Amino acid sequence: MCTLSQRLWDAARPTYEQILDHPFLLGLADGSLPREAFRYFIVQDSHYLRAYSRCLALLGARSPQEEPVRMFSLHAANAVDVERELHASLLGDLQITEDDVERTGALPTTTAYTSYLTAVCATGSWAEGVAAVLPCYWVYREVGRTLLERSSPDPLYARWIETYGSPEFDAVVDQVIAVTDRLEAAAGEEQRCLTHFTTTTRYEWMFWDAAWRGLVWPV
Ligand SMILES: Cc1ncc(C[n+]2csc(CCO)c2C)c(N)n1
Repeated sequence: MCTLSQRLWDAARPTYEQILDHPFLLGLADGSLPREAFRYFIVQDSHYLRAYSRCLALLGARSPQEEPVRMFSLHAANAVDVERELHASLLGDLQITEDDVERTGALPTTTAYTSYLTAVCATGSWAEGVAAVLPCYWVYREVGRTLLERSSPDPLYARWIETYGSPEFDAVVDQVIAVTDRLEAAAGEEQRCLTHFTTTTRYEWMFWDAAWRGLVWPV
């Protein structure tokens, strides 16, 4: 029988394939993505990362073994540091201030995605939490790798792509996949893991789609 991570990935593969075809990512790679869509994405990603780092910290605290405590705590700190740095430089280049980020707030898809992640990491089983956060790593690695091959004529977009297409990020993702493959999920729990993994993969698609469409609160 194949590994749990492989079963999760297989379940989400049709969604992942649609991610690669999304006009936001096609535009990122060929440089045609409107600045406004990228700006929307970076502002929302700042809000996303605030919640995501807390989810990783929660998973670290809830781990039954010692090694994942260390791993998720480091990743939580990294999500705050590295991404903050990336955002600080990108926010500057895009002429976005901290004030713009605060004023815009978390828009509908960001709110829905981070609420889902937080709920699963706080109240689901530990295995469910790991399955819910895994697409954030894995989808970004695959997208980073694919886009790196296509590259981008826009230096700003190229910089973003290089972060997730890097060998350092590759090693980080391998660690989380290894933790996933050591999970011992019973049949019912595995089904919930599959649901979380496919749901957060869908949210990854929706996150880019919201930026592409410029989705805002309807009321
Ligand atoms: C919507 C959205 N999804 C995933 C990531 C990628 N990501 C953010 S933090 C982290 C792990 C630790 O650094 C990863 C893989 C993102 N930036 N934005």
